[in-house]
Amino acid sequence: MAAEPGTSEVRRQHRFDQGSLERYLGSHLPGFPRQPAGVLNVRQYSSGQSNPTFYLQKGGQAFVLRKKPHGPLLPRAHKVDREYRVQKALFSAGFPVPEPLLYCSDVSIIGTEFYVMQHVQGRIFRDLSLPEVGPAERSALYLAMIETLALLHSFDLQSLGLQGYGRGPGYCKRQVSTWKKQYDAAAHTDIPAMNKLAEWLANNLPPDDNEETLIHGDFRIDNIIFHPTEARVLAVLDWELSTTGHPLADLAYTTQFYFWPTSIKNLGQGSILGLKDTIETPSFEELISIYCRCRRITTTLSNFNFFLALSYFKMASIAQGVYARYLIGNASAENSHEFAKIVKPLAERGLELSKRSSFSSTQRSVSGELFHQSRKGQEILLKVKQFMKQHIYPAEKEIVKYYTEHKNAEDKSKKPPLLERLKELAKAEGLWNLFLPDVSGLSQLDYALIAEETGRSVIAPEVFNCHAPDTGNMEVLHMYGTEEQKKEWLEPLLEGKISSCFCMTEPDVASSDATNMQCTIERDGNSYVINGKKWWSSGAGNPNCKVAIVMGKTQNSSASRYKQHSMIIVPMDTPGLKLIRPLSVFGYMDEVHGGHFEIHFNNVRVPVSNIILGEGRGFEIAQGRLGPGRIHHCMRSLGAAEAALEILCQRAAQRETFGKKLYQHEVVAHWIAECRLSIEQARLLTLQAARKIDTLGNRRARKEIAMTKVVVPRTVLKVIDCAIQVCGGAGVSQDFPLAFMFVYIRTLRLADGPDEVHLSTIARWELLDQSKKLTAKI
Ligand SMILES: Cc1cc2nc3c(=O)[nH]c(=O)nc-3n(C[C@H](O)[C@H](O)[C@H](O)COP(=O)(O)OP(=O)(O)OC[C@H]3O[C@@H](n4cnc5c(N)ncnc54)[C@H](O)[C@@H]3O)c2cc1C
Repeated sequence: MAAEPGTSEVRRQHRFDQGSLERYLGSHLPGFPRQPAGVLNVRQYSSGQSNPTFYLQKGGQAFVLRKKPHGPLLPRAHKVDREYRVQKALFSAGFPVPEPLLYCSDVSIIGTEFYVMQHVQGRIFRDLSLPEVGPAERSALYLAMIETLALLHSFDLQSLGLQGYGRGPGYCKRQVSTWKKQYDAAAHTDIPAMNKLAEWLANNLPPDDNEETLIHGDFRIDNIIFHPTEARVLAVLDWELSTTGHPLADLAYTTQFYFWPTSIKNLGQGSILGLKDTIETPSFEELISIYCRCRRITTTLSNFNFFLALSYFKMASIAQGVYARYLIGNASAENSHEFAKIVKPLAERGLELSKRSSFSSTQRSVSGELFHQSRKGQEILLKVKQFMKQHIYPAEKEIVKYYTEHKNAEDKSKKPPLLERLKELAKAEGLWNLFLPDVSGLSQLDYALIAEETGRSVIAPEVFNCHAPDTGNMEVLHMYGTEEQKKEWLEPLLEGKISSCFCMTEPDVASSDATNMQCTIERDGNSYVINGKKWWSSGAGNPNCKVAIVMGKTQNSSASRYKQHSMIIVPMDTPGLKLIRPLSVFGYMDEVHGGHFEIHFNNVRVPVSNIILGEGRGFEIAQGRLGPGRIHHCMRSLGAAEAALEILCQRAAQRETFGKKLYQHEVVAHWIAECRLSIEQARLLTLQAARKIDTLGNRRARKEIAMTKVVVPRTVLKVIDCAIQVCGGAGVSQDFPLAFMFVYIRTLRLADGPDEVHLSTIARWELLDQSKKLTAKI
């Protein structure tokens, strides 16, 4: 038979009954050739120190078998059943792993448990410097590796069906203790650096040690099969150490070779572990930056020294274990005796790395150099992401269920208690009122990326007190309110004690031209008296809604069209204010957002001190209110688009029609690509608008704001529509959030002004810009 590269004859200590295996596979593995009998060829892979791995060939078909080693084993190690389980889940989700074909727990067949997987034909690079390829290809291969790692870390455990796969929060703590125990069990001499490193790690555990992401545990380039000619990952191998835990542990392990001690060289026939200085590879910073960008996380990586130190500790402990197995004649590689020499230098390097304080990547902004996110912005974004994972996603279903169950009940006036608890928690963590630059210290650009994150969940904006219409109303009071108005209304809004609504649109006139507004605000002595009808007042059904900001005409018909209207504060319990009816949105009552109400004002009297900024200043305030608010809406919507695309891809990787996975149908693959293109373009436009607000102010960013307001809802609708299509009937059902998302985003093409009005604004500004260019030329 043609020798499989990297294999040799089966080593004496790993031999098993090949006839028994052949008979078993013949009757249990579909497609395994039964005839002729007795011709199964078995060879052993030389690399790998743990579970012996074999190449099987019969009748032109090739498979790979992995089994437990014989003899006494370290506790919790060599669990081939777990490897099989995780590969199965990942393969179904479309992640590149060899297809697992069969697991056998019957030790009578070959003496231990084993599993068989598809044999993947491709390239494995044993020397991490990849000397056999040119610099461009080397970079591309490294890039493909790190993108694959980021992809692995982006999976949701539940959708993989891997709940309970790991051992819960506290991964880093357990790692330190596990590798310490394994080292102690295998140690034959005392190495003080190992003990010191173990102590440092135990005393410097990262504060976010509750992360539960699927991690590989041994992710490095020589555990990857690349396409024979392309820089593409075909399969990630060796899932023995996979579990759930902190993803940065994997990242540190994958990149630790950048810091490899020069005293440790090639280890015989095993992998070449250090990078050669003379060969160009992408820099450590580049890889980190790409990883962070793929995962859309901050590039600051404040605790990375811990994870690198942990990696070296783990390597040292593994090396000691390999040597211990060699001493009892049970190591799977031939060069196992050399591993004793590397334990000390590895531990010393780990100690050195523990002292380094910063590992930021070169590219500081999540979206590259173009849009610089401040350090504070990055930190808060990271905290928000963690909060979402830890508290919001798990609570989402229960809170939405509460709204559904209470929509017709007597106690409709109560907010879900769990929502109130989450708000308290977010406030305590300082994740509160992030939308208001003067309060949060964040720029619009910083907040834009945070708003996107919160937009992935329907309940998140309210949990962080960053939800419309309260945000817009708080902005108005903050920018234009008097000290008394701020004390009475802004403070409780900022504290989240009350909520509010905004009343501009009217049922009887086309309100996209707000100068049509008929509601009157007339001065009468020390009061203003309000008469008129409003509708689409969002949030008015919220039990905490205590105040409305109402826009109406202050009867000065001699003034210009844009100076006749004013805004005024109206407490919701003022006599004459009546909630007439809630309006449905595509049949939904939208309780989550406090409903949308028609409200009538019948001789509603409030003190003159309730006017905001002064008579005739309504349009001026509206401009200031809606500028940043629109960007926040758009960014939140992009979060919804990301969530929809995630659902689309997961579904496309799970379901099959006409003999192939949905994503393998080209039309679906193209939808996926088109969605990604559109989201990226829309995000760039949104960030551009946010930056312009930061640098030039709301007024001069008007054109970009209007462009964003048109582009983003259209884009997001398209993505959600594709996701619905891929999900089939399920996509429009209550089992998926897509139908609700579609409805909500569709309204954004009307709310805050319909597309057509914004398009007219864009055209006007464009013509003005062009005319300026023309004048400059003349
Ligand atoms: C879910 C939801 C929540 C909302 N929340 C609020 C809120 O909290 N407070 C509030 O005051 N309002 C709110 N609105 C109202 C929203 O802002 C208005 O619906 C919107 O401004 C359009 O006004 P209109 O409905 O009167 O449409 P109209 O003014 O009657 O316009 C109808 C259509 O005419 C077309 N049109 C208008 N102008 C032009 C033009 N110049 N060129 C070409 N075509 C044009 C557009 O296609 C437009 O959709 C909300 C609306 C929805 C759906």
